[in-house]
Formats: sequence, structure tokens, C-alpha cells
Amino acid sequence: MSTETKCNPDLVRERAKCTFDVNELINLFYGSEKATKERRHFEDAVLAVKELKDAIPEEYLSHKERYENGVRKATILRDVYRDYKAKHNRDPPPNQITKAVIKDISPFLLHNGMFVPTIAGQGTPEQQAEWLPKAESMQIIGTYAQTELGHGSFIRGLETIATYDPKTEEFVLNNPTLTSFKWWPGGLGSTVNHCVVVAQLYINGKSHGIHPFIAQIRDLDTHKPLPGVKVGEIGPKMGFQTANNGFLGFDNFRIPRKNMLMKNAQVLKDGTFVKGINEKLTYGTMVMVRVGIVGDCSFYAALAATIAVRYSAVRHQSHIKASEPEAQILDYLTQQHKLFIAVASSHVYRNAYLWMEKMYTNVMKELSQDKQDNLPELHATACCLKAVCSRDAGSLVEECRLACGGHGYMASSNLPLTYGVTIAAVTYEGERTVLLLQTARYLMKAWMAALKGKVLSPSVSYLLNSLKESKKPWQNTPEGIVKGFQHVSFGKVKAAYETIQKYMKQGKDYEDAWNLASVQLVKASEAHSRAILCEVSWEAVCSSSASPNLSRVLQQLAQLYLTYWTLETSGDLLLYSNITKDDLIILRDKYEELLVAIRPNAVGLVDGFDLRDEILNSTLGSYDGRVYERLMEEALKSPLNQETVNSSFHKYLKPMMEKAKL
Ligand SMILES: CCCCC/C=C/C(=O)SCCNC(=O)CCNC(=O)[C@H](O)C(C)(C)COP(=O)(O)OP(=O)(O)OC[C@H]1O[C@@H](n2cnc3c(N)ncnc32)[C@H](O)[C@@H]1OP(=O)(O)O
Ligand SMILES: Cc1cc2nc3c(=O)[nH]c(=O)nc-3n(C[C@H](O)[C@H](O)[C@H](O)COP(=O)(O)OP(=O)(O)OC[C@H]3O[C@@H](n4cnc5c(N)ncnc54)[C@H](O)[C@@H]3O)c2cc1C
Repeated sequence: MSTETKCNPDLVRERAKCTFDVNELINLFYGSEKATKERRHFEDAVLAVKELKDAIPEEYLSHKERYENGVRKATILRDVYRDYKAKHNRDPPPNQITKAVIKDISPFLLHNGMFVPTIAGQGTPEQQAEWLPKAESMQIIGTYAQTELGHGSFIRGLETIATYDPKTEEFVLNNPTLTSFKWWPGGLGSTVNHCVVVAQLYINGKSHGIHPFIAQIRDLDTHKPLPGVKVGEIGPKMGFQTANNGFLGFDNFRIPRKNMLMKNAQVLKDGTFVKGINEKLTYGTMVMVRVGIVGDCSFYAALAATIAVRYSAVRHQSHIKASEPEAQILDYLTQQHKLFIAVASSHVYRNAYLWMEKMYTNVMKELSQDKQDNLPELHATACCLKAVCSRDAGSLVEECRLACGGHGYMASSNLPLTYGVTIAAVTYEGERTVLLLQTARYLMKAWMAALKGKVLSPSVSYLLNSLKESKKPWQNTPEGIVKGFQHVSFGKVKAAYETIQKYMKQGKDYEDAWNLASVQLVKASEAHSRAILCEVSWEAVCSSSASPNLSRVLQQLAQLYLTYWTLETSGDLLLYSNITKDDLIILRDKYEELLVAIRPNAVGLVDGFDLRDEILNSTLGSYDGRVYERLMEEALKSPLNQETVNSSFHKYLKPMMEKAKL
């Protein structure tokens, strides 16, 4: 963290006002004092590498240069990770320092994030022994190639074909149509030489569904595509410019039998297909990544909030009272309304992520003992939390950007890029609506079980309680609000179920009735997610080991989240809970009181995310608050400012002006 020697005086004053120990918050947020120390130590090691610093901002580079610079830095970063591991005999601690180096998305994201985990999760011990050492040491570089031009959401509809040839004991990979071409995989464009390819398995003309295969697609020495492989990059996008997303097609491309990842299903030498215990285990990597995305949402909300809150403390505009100097924009209640929800949401997502991570670890342990009972709950919960947190986080980042006025539109604020990256998660790893409908399937089943009085899984057990408690009066307490959100979810689940029944009674089949009820089903899933987020985050705050000073502020943040969403969804609460208009007025006042109570700690709270200037990468959000100086310094880096007169003057402007005289 930078020193306060040249700090903007407003920020110095803000920090002096803070009522809690910022270091305590940092340690709590990241797990412990030791975790903070180790993370900072690793970040120091990365930032000490001079070659990782960019000479000019990436925005001035061409698409190609930007990618090449990304690969250059990703390889150096990889060395730092390797050296750390060799020295400390363990992986570096969880950190976000890649953001300080790559800024956008690493071309190795899919290698580390999905290629290696898929081998680990879907490979047999022999396959793991063969591929993991090479992949983990980067002797080979891979990606996860599932989505195609024609299909992303509906993966049973994928068209890439893997036909088993028992004579040679090989699979023959083919992409028979344009729509079957793989499209999107990160790193595929020009970086990787291997990939996990998800393809339809055919044996003796019979389809056996989709399975993961490892294919080497480029020569390890020349990096040229191997014969039978057509591969390239898909071009510029809204964000993810350095992720190197690519396309891929195979033409009678052969891979050995052992390259089908066979932890779940197997193909024996003679072509016998051995089914796995549950074909959905093939989707396992996606579940893992969806859980991780909830944690990413916490980071992006924290990053945007840090930039916007610090900027709002430094920025003065207009007067609250005519007799007083221009106010810090952070003093406007409307600004607090825009920003504090981002601070609060980052904590909520963090707690939800930790809760989901525990659920994931438990289910993985159970699966290793062939126990699958809790897999549907894990899948349903990961789907809806990923869907809701990513959409909300995208909106929060955009709100933080707008809250920075014109300067928020500058690339150098880092808010436009952050928005592009955050919002991508609404689509990748399962499109939002599609995932919410997966959760709705689970909710409908849970509802039917509730009607029969059966015991429900913990995350939906409130459906049974709500059935019993629906007559109890509303309570204006955090616990009462949590119950209120559960009642809303209960009401929406019930309504969606009854709508399906209504259509079926009218003669529709279940699928059509489902489609006709699907707007309600999506809303029921959203309400279920909100109930989980509220319950989990409130419980986390209540059971935290924080000191009284910090605990007070964390409770304020959690209550802000609960109250914000109560007011945002008041119509639903009026419909489905026993809240009254008077309760809503009390809560509106409470919300405004919370904004005022949080205000003195706003800067301390974002300092508590402990995001270094290099990670923030923002002219507006740095620790010292030198906003205007940085804006000018960055502007002066523009290539257009490296010459007094640009050649376009002589080529175009002057001739135009002279023509105009004639
Ligand atoms: C490191 C960060 C990298 C970020 C870069 C991005 C990478 C990517 O985007 S990779 C590509 C990601 N792609 C997707 O996420 C595709 C989304 N689609 C799906 O996951 C599936 O197609 C589906 C789940 C939407 C539907 O699958 P389908 O086979 O058609 O299943 P049904 O709808 O018929 O449901 C059957 C049954 O299976 C259960 N189920 C589905 N998925 C899972 C799962 N992962 N785990 C456990 N169970 C699962 C589902 O709940 C149904 O159960 P029942 O209701 O009991 O029948
Ligand atoms: C930045 C980024 C990185 C990515 N990286 C990878 C990667 O590394 N590897 C990889 O394999 N893939 C990757 N993807 C692809 C990604 O996983 C898919 O784009 C995603 O799963 C959505 O699928 P789709 O594009 O087919 O959307 P579609 O399904 O075509 O969605 C279009 C619309 O149709 C609606 N829709 C579709 N099906 C239904 C339904 N059943 N019911 C109701 N509505 C429906 C959706 O709600 C949406 O509104 C990436 C995508 C992005 C944006």
C-alpha cells in the first residue's frame, strides 16, 4: 500500500475519520493476517519484475500487438509463479495481481482455469499422470473447447463428432458443418497447442452423448496447425481482447483412444461403451468455474467501488449549502446510494462464494465415495448464484462508472474495461436465463416434494417453513427481511408451479406449459438466489470474529444490502409477504440512515479491499487520490501528443480548408 506522504488532503481526512481498523478488515476479508502477508509478499514479487510493466497503455496498441504483449507478460508471470512454488514449496496464495500485469484477460486463463482442472476432474489416474505434469509445467498449453458457432447453451446439441475406430483404437474427430466449428475457447486463436474438445461420441454408428477428448492441435516446435486442423482467432470483442478466443474445426483428425478423458464413461479397446454413474459428471468443470465466478464478482464489485468511492471523496462539485465550499460528491446521498451498494455487494458475494466453495468441496468428497445425493443441489445453487451475481456485479460496475461522471468514460479510469470483463460472465459458463431455468427445474422438484411433506435439501428447506409460517406478521429486522425474501421465493415458486399446472389443465403438454411459465420460473430462481444471498451474508456477519468496531460497520453493510433489495423489490414483497406500506416507509428511512452511517467509513471500507494501485490501474482510484494529475499524465501518453502537428493536417485538413476558400 502506498504511503500517505503526497496524498490528496480529502483522502487523508477521510482516513482519519474511519471508526474501525482497516487492517483488521483486510485480514478478515482475505482470511487471516498470515494470508494478507503472504498475498502482499507475492504481489511485491510480481510487481518487482520490471519487464511486466507496460511502456504505454495497452489501448494504444493494435489488436495484434496487444495480444503479443499479453502473451509476453503471461509467460513472465508464469515464471514468477514457478519460482515462488519452487522456493516456498506451495502455490502462490490467492491473489488478483494478474490484473496489474495483463489488465484485460490472460491468454492462459483457460489453460489454468479449465484445461488443467478438466484433466484433473475428468481424467483417470493414468491420464492425470500422463497429462497433468506436462500441463502444469506448461510443456503443453491447452484450452476448453466446448461451444460451437451453432450451439453454446444446449450442449447436448453440439455437432463435433468423435467416431471410434476399433481397428486402429483411435477416435476420428470431425466438424461436418460450419455450425459445428468450435467458437470462443480462450487461447485457441494463436496460443494453445492442446485442447479438451467436447464432442459427440459415436461407436458403430450409435451415439453415446457428449464426452471430453484431449487433442493436440498444433505442432509443439513450429506451432503450425497439425494436418486436419483448421484453427484461428475470432476477432475483437466487447472485452477479453487479450484472451485470444478462437475457432477450431477438425477434418478426419485422429487421436488415440487414451485421449478420451475416461474417469466417468469409458470406451474399451473393442469399442464397448461403459456408462459412467452419472452422465452429468461430464459437466463438472463448468460447476467448478460457476462457483469461482461468484468470487470474481466480489472482486469486480470491490475494484469498481474502490475507484468510484476514492474519486468521489476527491471530486468536488456544486454546493449542498450555498454558504459552504463546493461539496465532495461523496456527500450527496444520491452518490452514496449509487456506491455503497457496490461495497456491500462485494462482501455479500465474498461470503456467498465461501459458502458455495464449502458446498462444492463437500459434494466433490461425496462423489469420490460414489454418493451423488447432493449434486443436484450444488448444480442448482451454482447456476442461480452465478447468474444473479454476475448480472448484478455488471450493473454495479456500470453504476460506479456512471457515478464518476465524464472521467468514468475515460479508458484510463479502468471502468469501461472492467465493465466489459465483468458483464462477459453473464454469458460465459452458462447464459444467465438458461442457468436460472436449470435452477427452476430444481425448485419445481423441491416444491412437489414440499407438497408431499418430504424433507428438503438445506438450501430449499425454507420452502417448507414458509408453507407453515405464511400467516406470521412481518418483522423489520434483518432476520425478518431474510424471511421476507424466502416468502417471496416461496410465493414465486408456488405461482410458477401453479401456472404450469394451469396450462397443463388447458391441455398443454409439460414442455409447452414450462415454456409458457418460463418468465415466472426465471423470476422464481432470481428470488431464490436473493433469499440465499441475504441469508448467507447475514449469517456470515453475525458469526464473524470481528471486533465490535468492525462488526458494527459490517452489519451496517449487510443491512444496507438487505434494505436496498427490500426497497428494489417492494412490489414482490407486498405481493408475497406480510410487509405493509408502513413497514416499507420505515425501511426507506432506515436505508437512508444506513447511507449516512456508512458515509464516514466509505474510504476506509474500500481501503479494506486492499487493492493496490497497480491492480486498480485507474487514474481515478489510486490510493493517493492524485486524480487530476494522473488524468493529465495519462493523456500525455497518447501517441497523438508525441508530435506537435499530426500529418493528417497536411494531408486532409489543410487541403480541405484551402478548397473551402475557392
Ligand atoms: C476460468 C474462467 C473461464 C471463463 C471462460 C468461459 C468458458 C466457457 O464459457 S466454457 C463453456 C460453458 N458452457 C456452458 O456453461 C453451457 C451451458 N449449458 C449447460 O451446462 C447444459 O447444456 C445445461 C445444463 C443448460 C442443460 O444440459 P442438458 O444435458 O440438456 O440437461 P437438461 O436440461 O436436460 O437436464 C438434465 C438433468 O441434468 C441436470 N444437470 C445439468 N447440468 C448439471 C451439472 N453440471 N451437474 C449436475 N446435474 C446437472 C439437470 O439439473 C437435470 O436434472 P433433472 O431435473 O433431475 O433431470
Ligand atoms: C467472453 C466469453 C468467453 C468464452 N469462453 C469460452 C471458452 O473458453 N470455451 C467455450 O467452450 N465457450 C466459451 N464461451 C462461450 C459461452 O460459454 C457461451 O457463449 C454461453 O454458454 C452462451 O451460449 P450461446 O452463446 O450459445 O448463447 P445462446 O444460447 O444462443 O443465447 C442466446 C439467447 O437465447 C436464449 N436461450 C437459449 N436457450 C434457451 C432456453 N433453453 N430457454 C430460454 N432461452 C434460451 C438465451 O437466454 C439468450 O437470451 C465464451 C463466451 C464469452 C462471451
